[in-house]
Amino acid sequence: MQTIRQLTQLREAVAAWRAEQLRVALVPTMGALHDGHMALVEAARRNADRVVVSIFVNPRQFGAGEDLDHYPRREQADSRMLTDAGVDLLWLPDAETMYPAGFDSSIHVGTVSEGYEGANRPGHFDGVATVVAKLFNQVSPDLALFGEKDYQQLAVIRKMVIDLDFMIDIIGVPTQREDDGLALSSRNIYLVDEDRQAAVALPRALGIAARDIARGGDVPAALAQARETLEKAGFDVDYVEIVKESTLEPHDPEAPSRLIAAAKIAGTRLIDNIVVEPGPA
Ligand SMILES: Nc1ncnc2c1ncn2[C@@H]1O[C@H](COP(=O)(O)OP(=O)(O)OP(=O)(O)O)[C@@H](O)[C@H]1O
Ligand SMILES: CC(C)(CO)[C@@H](O)C(=O)[O-]
Ligand code: BAL
Repeated sequence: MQTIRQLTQLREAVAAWRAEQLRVALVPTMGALHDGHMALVEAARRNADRVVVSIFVNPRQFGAGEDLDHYPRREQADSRMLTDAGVDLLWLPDAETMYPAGFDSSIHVGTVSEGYEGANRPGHFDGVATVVAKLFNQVSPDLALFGEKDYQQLAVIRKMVIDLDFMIDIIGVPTQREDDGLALSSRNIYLVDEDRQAAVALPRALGIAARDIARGGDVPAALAQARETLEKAGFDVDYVEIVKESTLEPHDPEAPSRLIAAAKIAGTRLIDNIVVEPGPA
């Protein structure tokens, strides 16, 4: 695997692949890699001839008081994992390369970015959209892969790609979970034993609510029950909501739906989501 930190070298490497008409996939990450990221890499390898993974802890998507300074950074371990997984190129820009002095632009994706994560983390999706647009222009991949764990992020990127005419296929990869159901996340390492055990309430509460709703149960009651379960487990709940699949528009009982939630346990903010499978007719 090649590791590249300079934009000029990245352009040369990608241009050489283009000359051979190879199909290039990009997996954008913030590092501290786990099996969730590796599922994106595997999907990338299945769908492309060459795989680029970027690692950049993007300051512009962190709000004041968030965990930018503590966010786990593990360059060597990440590099070994990516080499073992057959990744071709690791793109490791620094903050100066991404945001040189005088950088003064931002991408705002409309309605889909404004509720839920957008409302709880003001400016977050502007930071995500801006850095992802830059990564798209730097690597010019044929496809890019994102996890369903960050469900709203996936919807925001899809909308940006449509609205701004990026010629890039966006592939969403299902959420990878621990054996007890907790979604893999770089932030799980913040959880000490007791909080880690309590955290399983998040996927469980969503699973129970999704089953209730799929069987025709009362939607507000199911959401309230999930919220109560989370609070009893020690979570401070930001939101538990039901939305239309893919677009996150307001819930429509006739359309496929998804439950989305964000909650903090012992100061660690976790997000999760689950599909509401249509019940028997
Ligand atoms: N459990 C998972 N299953 C599938 N994809 C995932 C999972 N966790 C992260 N991803 C995806 O990996 C990509 C990079 O995510 P990121 O580096 O922020 O990791 P993360 O574990 O989500 O970290 P964080 O703790 O910041 O949420 C994103 O597209 C994200 O959706
Ligand atoms: C897409 C992303 C790499 C942009 O910084 C980040 O939001 C993430 O890791 O999900
Ligand atoms: N995986 C989303 C990145 C973030 O929380 O900033």
